[in-house]
Amino acid sequence: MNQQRRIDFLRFALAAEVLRFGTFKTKAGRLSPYFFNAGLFNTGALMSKLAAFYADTLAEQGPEFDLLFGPAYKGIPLATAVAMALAERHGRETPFAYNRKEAKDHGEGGVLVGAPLHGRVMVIDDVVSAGTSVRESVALIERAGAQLAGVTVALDRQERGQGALSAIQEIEQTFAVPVIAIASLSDLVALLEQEADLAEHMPHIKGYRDTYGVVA
Ligand SMILES: O=P(O)(O)OC[C@H]1O[C@H](OP(=O)(O)OP(=O)(O)O)[C@H](O)[C@@H]1O
Ligand SMILES: O=C(O)c1cc(=O)[nH]c(=O)[nH]1
Repeated sequence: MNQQRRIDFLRFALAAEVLRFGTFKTKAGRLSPYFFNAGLFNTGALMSKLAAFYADTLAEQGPEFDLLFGPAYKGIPLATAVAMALAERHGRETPFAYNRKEAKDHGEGGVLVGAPLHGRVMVIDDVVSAGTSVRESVALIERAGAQLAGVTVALDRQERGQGALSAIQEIEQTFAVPVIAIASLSDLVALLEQEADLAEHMPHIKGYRDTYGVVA
């Protein structure tokens, strides 16, 4: 694991204001002192840099895979950009595919777009919250006769899911695949410890982690 890349990624997300401190409600209804809004990686330069973080993390830590899959909607530009970064930075020509949220009933029709879904599939998304999006992706992948190889996200919030495990740990157990994250809440805590300017956020982050966090 590349600790410097993890910290660099969090600094990049903070500078782009994708990662913010404040009070935010998560999909699970928790009041979080921080939030990661990947939709704010919204320029070519930001997306290119983001994709480089994903591609380098995948090249270093990822299992073998044949194809990237980006769940609609935010996963679509992510999978596209990561496939480009894998080709440009790592010489890996990687097919990619994505889904439509609503099936198209004319032209080529259906919900799947891009390369044919077969072989070992790496899902590329921004965050896993309750794991719903990953489960929907797995259903599509298996229906097409392909297999899930793993999931790659930008930030692992390391929060409990339904039980004592995090949603990410639940996915790893249920599907027996790795979930890779560019950075995690533990890395954010490490960054707050280094940066005097950010230290004021630490008590809120630690309080939240004590309430909702899993043991990393
Ligand atoms: O683990 P989950 O509980 O599914 O939450 C995470 C998912 O939620 C968001 O997508 P969303 O379905 O909101 O759609 P979007 O990509 O269109 O924003 C996000 O991009 C993930 O795909
Ligand atoms: O849990 C969520 O809903 C959530 C958290 C977060 O940091 N970013 C996001 O897009 N969703």
